[in-house]
Amino acid sequence: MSIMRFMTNTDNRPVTSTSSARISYFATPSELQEPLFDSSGMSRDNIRRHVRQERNSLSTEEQSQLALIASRHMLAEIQAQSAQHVAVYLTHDGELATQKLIDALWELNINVYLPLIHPFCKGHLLFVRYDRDSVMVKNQYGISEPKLNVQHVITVEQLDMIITPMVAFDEHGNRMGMGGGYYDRTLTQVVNNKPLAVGFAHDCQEVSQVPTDFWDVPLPVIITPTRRLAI
Ligand SMILES: Nc1nc2c(c(=O)[nH]1)N(C=O)[C@@H](CNc1ccc(C(=O)N[C@@H](CCC(=O)O)C(=O)O)cc1)CN2
Ligand SMILES: Nc1ncnc2c1ncn2[C@@H]1O[C@H](COP(=O)(O)OP(=O)(O)OP(=O)(O)O)[C@@H](O)[C@H]1O
Repeated sequence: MSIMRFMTNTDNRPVTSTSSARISYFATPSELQEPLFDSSGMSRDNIRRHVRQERNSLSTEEQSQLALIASRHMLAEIQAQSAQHVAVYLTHDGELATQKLIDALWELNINVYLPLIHPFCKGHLLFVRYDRDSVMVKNQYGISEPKLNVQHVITVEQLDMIITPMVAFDEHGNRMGMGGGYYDRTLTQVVNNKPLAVGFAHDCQEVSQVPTDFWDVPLPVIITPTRRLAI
């Protein structure tokens, strides 16, 4: 997999930007698609429902092309960080697909981990090593996860990067997930960006503002098929 150079161009952003986010465009702004979805006044549930519908309406072909482009950017990020232990997720419900990225990481001998819903500690995740021959089981949401083997568990502080799934995000790095608070609880364990939490999502998942609560931890970096946001 080749690594694309980041193209930086902050001119002509098609939406009003009020944040201090540094945005690198992988695509030129004219190639950026839709205007930003105005989520002001909407409840978390309504935003979640709207964005889940949007990302699920992408065709299989679009999904796979966008995932390939975004995976190249994410791989460049991982290599720039010299990350050796990277938590990824397995695609669910129209999320930006990760299998091509996982294949590239395996090829490069970078250790891959997946979230596993903690069997006793409600609302918490464990991260477990994922190899080509891992035995997989489905969790309560129908998402495959490696069968729990304590020898394959890594602590959050031992990870270098957590590629974080999300439903919606905004330009301030605020994220909203599927509603379980699993990643919120994980991200409270991050100290000085170790591990670095990097959001990975389709452009159509950006909204004007994600309503936040005290437990929400903003993401320092978000990668989409067209952009890299550094907050
Ligand atoms: N790919 C992926 N894996 C992940 C997450 C994720 O967001 N994406 N998670 C991030 O936290 C955790 C799982 N959290 C999830 C929370 C809710 C649903 C879900 O589909 N909920 C249904 C309702 C199901 C029910 O009520 O039992 C729904 O909203 O339709 C899925 C995953 C761990 N693994
Ligand atoms: N750090 C935390 N400590 C305690 N409870 C939390 C924490 N984070 C989230 N929660 C609880 O989890 C519930 C779900 O949170 P929220 O809707 O923000 O999840 P989410 O961001 O959509 O999901 P996820 O983080 O799994 O992707 C909240 O109602 C809250 O009570």
